[in-house]
Amino acid sequence: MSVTMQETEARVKRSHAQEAAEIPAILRIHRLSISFHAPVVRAVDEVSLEVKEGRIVALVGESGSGKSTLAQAVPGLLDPRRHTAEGEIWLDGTDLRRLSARELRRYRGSTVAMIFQDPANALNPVLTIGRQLIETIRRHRKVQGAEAKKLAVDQLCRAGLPKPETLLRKFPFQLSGGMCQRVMIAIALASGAKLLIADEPTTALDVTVQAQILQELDQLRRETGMGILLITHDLGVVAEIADEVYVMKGGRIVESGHVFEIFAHPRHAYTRELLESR
Ligand SMILES: Nc1ncnc2c1ncn2[C@@H]1O[C@H](COP(=O)(O)OP(=O)(O)OP(=O)(O)O)[C@@H](O)[C@H]1O
Ligand code: NI
Repeated sequence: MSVTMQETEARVKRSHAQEAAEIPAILRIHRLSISFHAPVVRAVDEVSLEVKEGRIVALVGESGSGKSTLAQAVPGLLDPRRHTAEGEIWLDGTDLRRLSARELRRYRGSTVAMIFQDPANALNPVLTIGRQLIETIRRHRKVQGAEAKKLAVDQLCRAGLPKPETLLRKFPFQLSGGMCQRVMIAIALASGAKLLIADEPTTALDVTVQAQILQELDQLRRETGMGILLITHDLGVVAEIADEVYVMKGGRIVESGHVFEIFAHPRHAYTRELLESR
């Protein structure tokens, strides 16, 4: 019996579709638009996107296509005086666009966590790693003292950091970039976030550390069921760990789908260009 390529592909597509329908979405963005006032630019233009439990969704596109703006809009990090937004951002069943600034702060760092390109700047330079991590644990887990410290040590281990006891007493400047990024991941874990938004989390790190951090993220989403929205310029990274890909250009999503389908059959000319240029 011979099975044609088309039949195989059709079957793969069906099983993806079936699987996708069964996994609940943590993040569902519906027709989100964001315009900055000065200079006037529609940085995000009617974008719809979904991140499911335990999935890594990659957002790719050229510089200035609106990736970071979209990423920052989710946890409400954009300055409200400088932009206008329309559309819906559903996180774990709540439309974040309808929350007050105060309610949004509560979501930030509990349901959604974010890591950035420059992890050293994301940490508070004058507080020890222990203070920053234990503070997060106290706030989200309602535990104190020795118990909070034990959880802090656990999260540092899970984020792949050696000698966590010693690390707790250190300040951010005493750590390498890769270690700072792991501390940020430990803080995200400690907060119990269901969604992690990672905006070029490894761009500033050297190649071996990049690979380790990505492996760490890959393992964590399996263990915790955390959904990850990963912004990257690196299509090699996308091929390696992403499940779905959204391609952004000029504020719009020009193409999206399962990573295998996008790589095997890019439909949009821009996606083909991206794949060829790597
Ligand atoms: N605070 C701001 N005020 C005005 N315009 C902004 C602001 N932030 C971003 N922009 C504009 O919005 C558009 C999208 O920028 P954004 O940083 O989201 O792109 P990006 O895809 O993340 O790019 P990169 O890959 O270089 O990080 C650009 O035209 C940018 O100049
Ligand atoms: Ni960006």
